[in-house]
Amino acid sequence: MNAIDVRGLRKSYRGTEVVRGIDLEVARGEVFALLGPNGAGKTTTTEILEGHRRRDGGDASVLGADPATAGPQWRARIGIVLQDADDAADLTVAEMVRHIAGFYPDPRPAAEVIELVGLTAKSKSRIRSLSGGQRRRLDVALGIVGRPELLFLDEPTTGFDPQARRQFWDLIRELAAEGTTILLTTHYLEEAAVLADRLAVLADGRIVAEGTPATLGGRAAEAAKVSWRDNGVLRTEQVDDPTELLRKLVATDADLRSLTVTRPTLEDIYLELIGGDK
Ligand SMILES: Nc1ncnc2c1ncn2[C@@H]1O[C@H](COP(=O)(O)OP(=O)(O)OP(=O)(O)O)[C@@H](O)[C@H]1O
Repeated sequence: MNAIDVRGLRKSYRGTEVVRGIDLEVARGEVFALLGPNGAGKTTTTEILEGHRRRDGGDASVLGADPATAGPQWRARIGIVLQDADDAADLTVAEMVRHIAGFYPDPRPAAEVIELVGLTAKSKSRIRSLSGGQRRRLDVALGIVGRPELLFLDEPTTGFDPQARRQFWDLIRELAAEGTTILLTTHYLEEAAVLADRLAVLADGRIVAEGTPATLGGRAAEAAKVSWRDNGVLRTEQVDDPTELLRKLVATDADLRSLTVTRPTLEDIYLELIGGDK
């Protein structure tokens, strides 16, 4: 059974349909990324799957239950990191993590979670004194303290510095290695490319492309661009498979110190896919 199974999902706000028939399957243990421009419907879709929002149409099964009617036992099996979590600003980091841990049957020890998100030095600090990035780390800690089978991460690394982002990626890989299923929304294409087994691009309430980071939107089939210098002159060729050209170049006395072979990045493909909406 898949962790998430969605068919024909629909949602309108005041007569305007913002989720317009989405099908989605996320296998157990998979890291799945939802990409798409602002307003595409990512958060709405995620909130429906978390049981925080009612859908207007379609079927949804999350960990085998309908999120619209599932109860507290189901809720204890999922973890949620919201875009804007509510504050309990007077508590310390450790108090807050312990407080949330109390809602779960088999939580991780608070100190372990705080260490995992790199907040040990801030453990006794009040939440209101945290920086934006530290606050997000705390949100992640609260999302994982209950050892969720399925973790929802809505733009989890917004405001992270580059080092914190990389530490967070390591944490996600650890959770994935432990078997946690993860549904991630992000605006960082590199993040999706690094973390996701599969991803889908949403635009205007519909899925416009789905695949792996390597194949999305026909990426693997795009021509490779080979560049090198020939007697000081920059030469470039587009080829499907660069192997033969490279053999030929090696056999000549071309200067290959500046050789590059590139394909469109995930970001190039993404921008092409959502081009109509920009
Ligand atoms: N509570 C609401 N009431 C009315 N309209 C809403 C509500 N929440 C979202 N919308 C609208 O629904 C559309 C989809 O919003 P949603 O937050 O799902 O997009 P998103 O893809 O998550 O965007 P972002 O990348 O900016 O977070 C937007 O046009 C938004 O204005």
